[in-house]
Amino acid sequence: MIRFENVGMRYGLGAEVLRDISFTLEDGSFHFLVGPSGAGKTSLLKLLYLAHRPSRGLIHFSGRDLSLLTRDELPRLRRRIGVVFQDFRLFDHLSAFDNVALPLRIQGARREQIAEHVEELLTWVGLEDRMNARPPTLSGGEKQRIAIARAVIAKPDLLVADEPTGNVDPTMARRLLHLFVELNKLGTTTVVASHDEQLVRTIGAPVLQLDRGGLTYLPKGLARTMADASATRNAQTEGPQNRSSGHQGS
Ligand SMILES: Nc1ncnc2c1ncn2[C@@H]1O[C@H](COP(=O)(O)OP(=O)(O)OP(=O)(O)O)[C@@H](O)[C@H]1O
Repeated sequence: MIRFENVGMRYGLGAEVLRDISFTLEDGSFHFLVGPSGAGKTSLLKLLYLAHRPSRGLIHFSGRDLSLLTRDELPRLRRRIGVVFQDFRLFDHLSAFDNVALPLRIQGARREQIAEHVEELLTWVGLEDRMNARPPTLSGGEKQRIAIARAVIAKPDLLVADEPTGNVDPTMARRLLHLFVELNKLGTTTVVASHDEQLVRTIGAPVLQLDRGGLTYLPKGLARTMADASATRNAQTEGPQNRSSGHQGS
């Protein structure tokens, strides 16, 4: 379980870009993270994948206060987190195959096991004929799919994905989301930041909604909550007179 308690975050001496963030991610849960550009989604993900420390508040991972972790414990925890970065961060000197194989090699997996898994996953993301290509020769969407394959291959405890479908067509976006859902079914706690409302509605998962550094937790997912919001808006625009006349008529 991951728990944020009144977390704030700032870059250097700047103003806080995240304020009073509190939420809990149960083990094996799936959440979307939404919000307008600049709302703080990437910043929140940086806290989740332990690349940045909060300026105040507490973050607990599996009951441990992150600020109390030792130098050895932090890298060990990081290795259990799969990250899809918005800018991919692939190794240009390695082939697509070797980029994806990296987490398994770090784990010490056997060569045949690595070959089988990497080929299966690259085929799933439609890159079976690009396994030997190096990232500079690939399109943005191809690089994104390699970044996703690398993030999921070692079945991390936590998967954090920053706009993972921003560079692919809608059919591939659904296929990639399916990959996240399947991984989540195997127990990986998953947080996917996305601007794609259609995608967010597809599986009706709960939503963390950021706006100017503040967080709203939408437990029923975007679809239901937006429907509720629209119903509330309609009720408000109807006004009290209309509503009471409605009652009289019924
Ligand atoms: N390295 C940094 N140094 C200083 N300020 C930063 C840094 N990175 C982000 N910010 C600021 O933090 C705020 C939140 O940015 P962040 O990238 O987290 O938003 P976002 O919701 O991910 O946006 P987008 O959807 O455009 O990627 C913005 O005001 C941004 O200018």
